[in-house]
Amino acid sequence: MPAFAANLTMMFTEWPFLDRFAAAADAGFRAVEYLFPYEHGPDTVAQRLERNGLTQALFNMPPGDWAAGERGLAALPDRFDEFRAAVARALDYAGATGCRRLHMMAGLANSADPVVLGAYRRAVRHAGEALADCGIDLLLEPINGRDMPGYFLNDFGLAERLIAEAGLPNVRLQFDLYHLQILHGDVTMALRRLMPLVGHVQVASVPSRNEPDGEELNWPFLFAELDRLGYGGFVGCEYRPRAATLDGLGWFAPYRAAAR
Ligand SMILES: O=C(O)C(=O)[C@@H](O)CO
Ligand SMILES: [Mg+2]
Repeated sequence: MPAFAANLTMMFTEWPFLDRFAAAADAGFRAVEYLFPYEHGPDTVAQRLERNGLTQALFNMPPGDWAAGERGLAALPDRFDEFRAAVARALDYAGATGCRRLHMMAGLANSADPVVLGAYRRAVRHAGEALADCGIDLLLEPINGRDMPGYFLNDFGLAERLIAEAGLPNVRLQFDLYHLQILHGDVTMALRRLMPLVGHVQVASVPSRNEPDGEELNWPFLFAELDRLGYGGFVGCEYRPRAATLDGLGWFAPYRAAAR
């Protein structure tokens, strides 16, 4: 039975951020993820987790100036010093919250440019080694170009090659089924082939990025497939509810009952 993590950036937005932890726990989730915790101190976030009996599944390293449109620093050749500071900051939060996985956003850059590719490889090595020292996995996530035009890591094959090249056991694939289906299709076969690399899974309906309960993909089959493949990590619910978050949790009911 998959271990679902509520994504508190997209779900439970009816509540202020710090109150989403209790809302997710009350709805039956045992784990959470979100894009960024940095508006709140690490201890404040850790308290919310502990108070609500939640595990922190994942969050992202600081991405540069998000409001100005930046989407990560790793592939930006002139930003390495800032990137290093971002890794250190993320590790502070991971230490406080007990989080074992960090997603490194690549940034908007052309992956065909050798200078950009070199910067990204350097970032993977630096972050991979720094996180390994703390027993934390570094996650690389391909993101489709419709949602994030110009994003460096927009191909699962490229991610696979970069992970193989890094040769570090803690550098792993963040397999977001929503992005995979938009980029390549053939989700089940990709899951079967890439499972040895997968460190985190995320889900949302395609193409609407709503509850995983219909549209292009057969969700009960895919959740069972994760079990058949022996996936023991978290499944992040990175979707925008169609209406109120609680009203859209029908898909979760069979899994919630089993999780208790
Ligand atoms: O967009 C996604 O998909 C993510 O997982 C985010 O962490 C990156 O924006
Ligand atoms: Mg994702």
